[in-house]
Amino acid sequence: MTAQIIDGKAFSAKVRGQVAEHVTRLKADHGLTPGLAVVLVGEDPASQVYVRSKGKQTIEAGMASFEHKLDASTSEADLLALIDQLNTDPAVHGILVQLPLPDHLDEALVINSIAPEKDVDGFHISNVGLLATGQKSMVPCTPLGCLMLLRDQLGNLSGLNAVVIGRSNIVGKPMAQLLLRDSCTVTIAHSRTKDLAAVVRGADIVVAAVGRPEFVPGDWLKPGATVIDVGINRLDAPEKGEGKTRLVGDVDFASASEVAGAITPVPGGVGPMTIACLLANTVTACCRANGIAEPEGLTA
Ligand SMILES: NC(=O)C1=CN([C@@H]2O[C@H](COP(=O)(O)OP(=O)(O)OC[C@H]3O[C@@H](n4cnc5c(N)ncnc54)[C@H](OP(=O)(O)O)[C@@H]3O)[C@@H](O)[C@H]2O)C=CC1
Ligand SMILES: Nc1nc(=O)c2c([nH]1)NC[C@@H]1CN(c3ccc(C(=O)N[C@@H](CCC(=O)O)C(=O)O)cc3)C=[N+]21
Repeated sequence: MTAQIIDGKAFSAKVRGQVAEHVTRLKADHGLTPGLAVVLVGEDPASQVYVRSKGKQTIEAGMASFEHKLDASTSEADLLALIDQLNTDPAVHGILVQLPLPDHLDEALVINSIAPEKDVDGFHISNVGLLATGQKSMVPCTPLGCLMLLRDQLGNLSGLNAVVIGRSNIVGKPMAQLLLRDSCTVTIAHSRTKDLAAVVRGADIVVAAVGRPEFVPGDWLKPGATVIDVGINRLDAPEKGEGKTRLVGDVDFASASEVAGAITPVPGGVGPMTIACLLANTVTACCRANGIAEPEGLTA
């Protein structure tokens, strides 16, 4: 079997198009321009690439982009003061603090200082609790993007066996919550899971968020399974020239695409969906802040 390729790049363009339409309407009908503030502490090159790409796509969707680049040695007090300022700025509807933060900064403290209604990452403890209890919240972008792809691919997810590999607060746990809400039977696997191959073999849906290049081989998969590869791993690629690199996921694409029914590629799968969902969340936050009916189809 050769798997169908789930085109996250094309799907994300569709989502961004919908976002842009809502932005046009918010401007015309309400005089509002949704604004997204992105805070980057330090000079991690990968983070800089993402932040640049977020800023570009924010502007392309007609929204306002505010970028705050702080020195790696920025004190916690200074960072918290900036967040406080963004929390009260009416032009800012969404705030994203790029993770990971330098070691001297308390990640939980920083994230929980963002106003929950502006927390477009959905990482604030209030949003985590709201999602877990089935209430309206901001939903983390990467899991939301994965869910959109799965619903588009499979329609109703009810009763399907889903295995999420990884239990991080930013991907694995919220992904499991969303799948549970769509009535999947959810297993969360992690580094202590026994016989992961057997666990994965029972899954109709596999979401891999492990952070290990090409970790899941095709022979772990149930034939026909739908595979969502969240992993972003940069490997050296001397065959492409000196100093060149290539991106690979957490799934061994070559062998997995022989067994799976459908699979997301890396790049061009989940990554672009993450940014599209960030823009969608910013529009949602802008609507909620102004008592305007929020767009359907852009939230989970
Ligand atoms: N496409 C996108 O938009 C995004 C992509 N990513 C990518 O997704 C991947 C995961 O990110 P993130 O969740 O932040 O990563 P973390 O490092 O926070 O979590 C990785 C998880 O994988 C588990 N794990 C590690 N080794 C194994 C193993 N041998 N067997 C089973 N489970 C294992 C860990 O288990 P344990 O808890 O036991 O240690 C942990 O729960 C990365 O490649 C990251 O770059 C992340 C965010 C967004
Ligand atoms: N507060 C916070 N929120 C995040 O959502 C967040 C974060 N911190 N820290 C880092 C991770 C990672 N992440 C990605 C976003 C887009 C792509 C993406 O667009 N990837 C392209 C390729 C990009 C490339 O070529 O490097 C693709 O997969 O096609 C990847 C990864 C968001 N993250």
